[in-house]
Amino acid sequence: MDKKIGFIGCGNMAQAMISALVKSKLIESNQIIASNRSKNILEKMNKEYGITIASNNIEVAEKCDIVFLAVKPNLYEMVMKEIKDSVTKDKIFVSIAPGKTMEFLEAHLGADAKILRTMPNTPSMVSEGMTAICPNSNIDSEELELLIKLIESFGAVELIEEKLFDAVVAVSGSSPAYVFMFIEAMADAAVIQGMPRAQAYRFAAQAVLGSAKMVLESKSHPGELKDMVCSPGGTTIEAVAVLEEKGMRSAVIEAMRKCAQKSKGM
Ligand SMILES: NC(=O)C1=CN([C@@H]2O[C@H](COP(=O)(O)OP(=O)(O)OC[C@H]3O[C@@H](n4cnc5c(N)ncnc54)[C@H](O)[C@@H]3O)[C@@H](O)[C@H]2O)C=CC1
Ligand SMILES: O=C(O)[C@@H]1CCC=N1
Repeated sequence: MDKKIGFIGCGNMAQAMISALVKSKLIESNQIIASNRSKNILEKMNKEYGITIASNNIEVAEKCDIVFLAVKPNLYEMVMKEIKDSVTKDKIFVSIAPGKTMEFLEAHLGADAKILRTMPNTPSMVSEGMTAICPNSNIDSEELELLIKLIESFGAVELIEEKLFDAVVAVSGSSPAYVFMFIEAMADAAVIQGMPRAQAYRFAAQAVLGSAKMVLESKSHPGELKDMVCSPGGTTIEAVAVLEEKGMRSAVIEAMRKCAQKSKGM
């Protein structure tokens, strides 16, 4: 792929995507150009991955064919105003922010701008991300195919309707944080029982990884897979009963409702 890929903002999410892109060898690292308010991150990324450092956002927008807007949502308006004059008929802008609708993006980049709304997540760093995508009507099928190929370097990609974006933020964009909390809690419990912490993280994380692969590959209902672990009168059902009594499921549902609600208002 001979395109130049730009990142305006080079924080947690951009770094995860750049790491996956470079590892995928889909493009040369010097085809990646990034700008960032604090320059030390750029120097680190240049040293670690060989990406090109831009002196400002406009340079990224001018030089790149595909531009990821990777700043916080509250900065989108300012940044889009800054780069508006760099919009051309072939340049593609990729939003990764919650709450910034296609209508909002087109209002600032222009109705003719080629825009892809996405919701990635940080497991992209190890190429096991999940990215939801929604193109506007200015992106043709060939461009969409190229974008999917590029974003597949982060992990799985799924086309969704824009109306589901707030739900996707809750179930995918933000959900790695809930899983990290679960892994941390399981490891703490193992430490209480005397297991060295590093070992506890390995056991807890592998249990989550393996369980997730079972859901994805077996196509079985998660409840069925849970029942397969719960031997009658055994150990697992004791833990499951406490999790039900403490309201684990309703806590997750309420947390994600709040998350989606916040996304709507971003
Ligand atoms: N962190 C995550 O797991 C995910 C984040 N996102 C979205 O990605 C975007 C970036 O999020 P993070 O990477 O987590 O934030 P971050 O705060 O880690 O990175 C943002 C970067 O933008 C830089 N920045 C600030 N103002 C700037 C400007 N005017 N021009 C250029 N760079 C500027 C900051 O120095 C910072 O390095 C946000 O819209 C967020 O909602 C989406 C999915 C997942
Ligand atoms: O917490 C946030 O707002 C960002 C968007 C999804 C994950 N992190």
